[in-house]
Amino acid sequence: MSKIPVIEMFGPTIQGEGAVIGVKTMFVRTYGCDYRCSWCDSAFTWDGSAKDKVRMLSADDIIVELTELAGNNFNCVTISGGNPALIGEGMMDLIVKLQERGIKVAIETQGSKWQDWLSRVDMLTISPKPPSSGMTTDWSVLDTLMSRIKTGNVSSYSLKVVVFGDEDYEYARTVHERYPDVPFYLQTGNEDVTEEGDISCRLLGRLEWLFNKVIVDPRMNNARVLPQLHALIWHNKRGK
Ligand SMILES: C[S@@+](CC[C@H](N)C(=O)[O-])C[C@H]1O[C@@H](n2cnc3c(N)ncnc32)[C@H](O)[C@@H]1O
Ligand SMILES: Nc1nc2[nH]cc(C(=O)O)c2c(=O)[nH]1
Ligand code: SF4
Ligand SMILES: [Mg+2]
Repeated sequence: MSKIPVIEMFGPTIQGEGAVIGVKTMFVRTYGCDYRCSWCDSAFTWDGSAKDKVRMLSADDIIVELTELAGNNFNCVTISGGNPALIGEGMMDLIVKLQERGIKVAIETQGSKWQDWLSRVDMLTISPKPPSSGMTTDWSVLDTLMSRIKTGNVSSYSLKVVVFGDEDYEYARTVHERYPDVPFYLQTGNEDVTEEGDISCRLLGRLEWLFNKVIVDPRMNNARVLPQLHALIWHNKRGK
């Protein structure tokens, strides 16, 4: 079976973002991304700074390590990155083996690439990137991916857009209106992912700003607004 490039595994922790916020989960973070978001809080997955920490692991290796970390103290694994959707068949193997053990699988991806195994996951988060990231959305790729998700009967999926400013907010509206039937989450941006110490005041200020945008906006009547909950508690600490 083909192997998966893993940069870190951690947990149990609490899912801090999106539709499954608050759920106890392990994290598996894959290496490599096809994007280069200006504000990426996990840039070590692609900027080369942690290249020497990458390990090529099989599904069985990963399950053994998760069990060493947490015993049976979890029933959810979140696979993030980087972009886990860059990885092919090794990922199908991991998902199936986790599910055979009664473990739910959540995925975080930006929606730039389809993989057949995406339709097998229990909780799929698609997070297209707003203008402040410096990335450009290929709408035809995203349209195809969203329709594959729909026809693939994915058990639970949602869209999540990080918002740093007014231009990002406009972009978020565009995404929500393009896929109106898909549960939609707005997430506050963390403008400084290197700041040490307590950043909760700064993040809560951004959350209040985003609340106020949504409160007066009838086009966001079906959206949900969330912070990165883990960043409020653990700030910029890695592996939380
Ligand atoms: C590090 S990414 C990895 C998964 C995938 N590449 C993606 O972007 O969806 C995980 C989530 O963190 C979000 N994120 C990254 N940097 C952030 C920041 N500075 N502030 C808020 N959210 C951020 C991304 O938008 C994404 O929803
Ligand atoms: N607690 C916690 N929740 C998260 N939700 C998405 C994360 C990610 O980096 O993909 C993340 C993370 O890194 N930590
Ligand atoms: S797509 Fe995700 S991992 Fe890749 S650079 Fe953007 S936020 Fe970071
Ligand atoms: Mg994170």
